[in-house]
Amino acid sequence: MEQLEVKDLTKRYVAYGNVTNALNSVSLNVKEGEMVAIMGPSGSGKTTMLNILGCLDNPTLGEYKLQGKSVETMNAKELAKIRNQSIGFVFQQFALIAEYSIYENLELPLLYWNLHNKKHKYSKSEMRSKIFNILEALGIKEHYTKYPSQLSGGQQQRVAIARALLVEPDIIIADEPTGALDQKTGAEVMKLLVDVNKKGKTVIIVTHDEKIAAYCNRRIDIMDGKIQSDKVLVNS
Ligand SMILES: Nc1ncnc2c1ncn2[C@@H]1O[C@H](COP(=O)(O)OP(=O)(O)OP(=O)(O)O)[C@@H](O)[C@H]1O
Repeated sequence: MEQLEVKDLTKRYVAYGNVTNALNSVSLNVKEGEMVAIMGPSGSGKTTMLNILGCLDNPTLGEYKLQGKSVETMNAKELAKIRNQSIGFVFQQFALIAEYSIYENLELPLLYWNLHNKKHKYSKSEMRSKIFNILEALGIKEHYTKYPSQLSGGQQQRVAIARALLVEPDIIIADEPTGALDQKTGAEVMKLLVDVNKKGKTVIIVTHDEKIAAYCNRRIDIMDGKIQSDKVLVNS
């Protein structure tokens, strides 16, 4: 099934009299369970694309359908629900809240879930077991009382991945997830994302790094806001 459908998407920025077409009539579909790398030089439109795919921004023109539903027709409440429940975000700089412990950082998406979900609300004890299960799975359980600054970059990114996975979203969107990490730690983080993908989640990653793209099974190259190539990758 097509999970994401993008048709003739254009994003135009107007700043100080300059017009930039960050995306220029881009079309692409992503199926459930794909692992896609979006590559391209600086300024080519990768982040703009991720922001639209993640429903963090709107296109100027064109259509974006998520799980069969046009994003344009969704109201603010529906969009907030999608960002909380259908999509997990992972960023280059981890985006953890410095004043919150690891446990509190992980509690947040579940608290948001409770705000947005009428059918099922997590109790404190359900939250606790979900948080500890995921911390254990990602090998960072012993750090739950610490603050982000007390962890290494790789550990912080694991927490960020745990946070993205907690509400079991269908899609993980990652913007340069290994950009702030050394090569070895970056490879460990990528292996985690491959595992997540093997469990059936769609993973979309923006990266500059060929080695990171090689973990994916599809590679889309963007240049000047247009898709230059879209290839299936055969990997082990
Ligand atoms: N808010 C904005 N206002 C004006 N122009 C913008 C804005 N955001 C992005 N742009 C422009 O749109 C183009 C695409 O930017 P985008 O951030 O999507 O590129 P990118 O491929 O992610 O780059 P990088 O790899 O450096 O992060 C660039 O020319 C950029 O200057």
